[in-house]
Amino acid sequence: GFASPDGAPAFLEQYNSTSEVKLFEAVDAEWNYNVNINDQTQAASEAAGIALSNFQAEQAVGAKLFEPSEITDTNLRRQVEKISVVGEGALSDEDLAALSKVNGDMQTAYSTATYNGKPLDPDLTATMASSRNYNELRDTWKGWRDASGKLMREDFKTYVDLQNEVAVLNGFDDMGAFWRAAYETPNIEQQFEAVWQEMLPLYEQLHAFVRRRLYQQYGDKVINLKGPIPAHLLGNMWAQDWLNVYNLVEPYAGYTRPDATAGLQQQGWTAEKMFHEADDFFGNMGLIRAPQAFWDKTMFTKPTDRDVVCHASAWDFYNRQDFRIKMCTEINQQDFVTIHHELGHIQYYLQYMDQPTVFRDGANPGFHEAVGDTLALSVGTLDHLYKLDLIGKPDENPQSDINYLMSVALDKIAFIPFGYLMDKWRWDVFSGRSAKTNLNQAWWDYRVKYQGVTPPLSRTEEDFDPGAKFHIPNNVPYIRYFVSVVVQFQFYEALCGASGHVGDLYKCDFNGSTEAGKMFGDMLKLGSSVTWEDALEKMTGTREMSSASLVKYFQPLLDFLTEQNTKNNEVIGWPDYSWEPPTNT
Ligand SMILES: O=C(CCC(O)(O)[C@H](Cc1ccccc1)NC(=O)c1ccccc1)N[C@@H](Cc1ccccc1)C(=O)O
Ligand SMILES: [Zn+2]
Repeated sequence: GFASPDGAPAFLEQYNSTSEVKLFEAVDAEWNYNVNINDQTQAASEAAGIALSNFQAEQAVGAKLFEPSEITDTNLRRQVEKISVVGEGALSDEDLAALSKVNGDMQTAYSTATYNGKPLDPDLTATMASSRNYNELRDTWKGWRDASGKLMREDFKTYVDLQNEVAVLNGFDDMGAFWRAAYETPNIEQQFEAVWQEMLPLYEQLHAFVRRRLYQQYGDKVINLKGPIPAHLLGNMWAQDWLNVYNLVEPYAGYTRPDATAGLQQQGWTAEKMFHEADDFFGNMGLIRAPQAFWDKTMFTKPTDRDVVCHASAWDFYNRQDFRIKMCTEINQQDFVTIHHELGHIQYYLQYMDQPTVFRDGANPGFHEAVGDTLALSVGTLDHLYKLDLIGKPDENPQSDINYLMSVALDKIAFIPFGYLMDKWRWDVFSGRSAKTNLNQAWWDYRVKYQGVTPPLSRTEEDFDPGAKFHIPNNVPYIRYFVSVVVQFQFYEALCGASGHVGDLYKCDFNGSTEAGKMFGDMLKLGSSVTWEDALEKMTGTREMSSASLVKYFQPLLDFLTEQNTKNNEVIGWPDYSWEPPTNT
């Protein structure tokens, strides 16, 4: 027999008050580990995580006493259904301890790895961004993978088995299915594939244009104009965005260079100033400014006296007053954009903080990733960077506009296949579609197929290259960033409309528009109390992820790329897909 639905409000009331305390304790212990990595803080964080998992498992038992269909209030019913999800606490104590330990060990291994005594942040990242020496880039690329991913291969296999055990105990086929359930959309994988196919032509044109410029820079021994691009030449450790090779691919030399890094450094901007400037952008739209506790407790820069997790993140302490960012900020445009990304998470926290705790989440994980990036599209416009005195007065001509669109494409378009393949690879590992004896080969098959990049050195199953990317050892799903690239242009177009913008979409700066701020805030307040389709419709009028806004934004660049590639008789794509660069250069 089920508990009477009349008991649901009391059950939810006790859940909300106790869960705030339990969540705070777990988040606080995890924060203390992230900002001070050692055996004690790692163990304390694992223990607090286990306690939270056990709390959620107990509460799920209580929630399951209700028959959801008997709860007529759909908001209450949705809360009960979310609390009914047991999660990791479904594991035996022994298996839960093992999963916590293997996660903790992989996280620590990643965040403390060094090559030649240098950490990823900021040293190896800076080398991959600025070096134009083929062999130096290759050695750094290999050195990081030997120091990070390679050492985690066996732990990762243990992680996969335990994660799948959690999934099965929660009624899913495997952990990939459990992760995808966050979207509450039955055919979500087909939707992902559909938007990927829509954006592929744009990616292929950019890939061909960039390959030609790298051919001119590095020569025909290491670049095949019909093949994939060596993965270490794109300015980023994972070739996931190509912003740092802008200078090699600039369409029109001598016109406005859309890069604020020089301005930030010459004007002596500090990390705090970058954060305050970004917070002002949210505030000037009528969105919520970060509270005092944020400024008191945030970690703005990398400490010199201890190990920390440098990969940026934004934290909700679930007490409606303590929200923090942890970031090893460098003074450059990419970090200025990342600050907006992280403050976007904080904005979502602030907007939904009065929701019941189970609704303090993005409408889907991609929405959470899209908030800050949507505003950053406005901040990064030439007019806005000029307003901030970070670049000179931009030229009003098509050449400068193409230069600008190229810089945005090197960030957003280049990213799309990487955002897609990271979880396609993991879904295949969880489902067993790719065998544990074939992890690295399966990874590179997708890297060639979707991204058109190839390793600078031959790889074996002794390597474990996925482990060299933060989200794999840190158990963070990734398709959220693919979703974010798509929906952030839908959000941007909607906010531009609300702000009264007319003319080219890519020139829209909705800075100061309280109409845009209200449109955004009204959607963010909902948290996960409604489905993402409902939230999207509220803001944009459509219930579907659609690449139409992105394609519309980049249309002038697509025309330019198609014209250039046709003129150069470029081969579009990488039909010589099995070509590999020589390893003895
Ligand atoms: O990983 C990040 C930014 C970090 C974060 O803000 O997404 C962070 C990742 C994280 C860290 C620790 C535990 C879990 C997730 N996510 C958050 O801080 C977060 C996640 C969900 C809700 C609220 C905050 N960006 C991705 C993709 C990306 C996004 C945007 C621009 C460039 C690149 C990357 O760097 O590969
Ligand atoms: Zn994020």
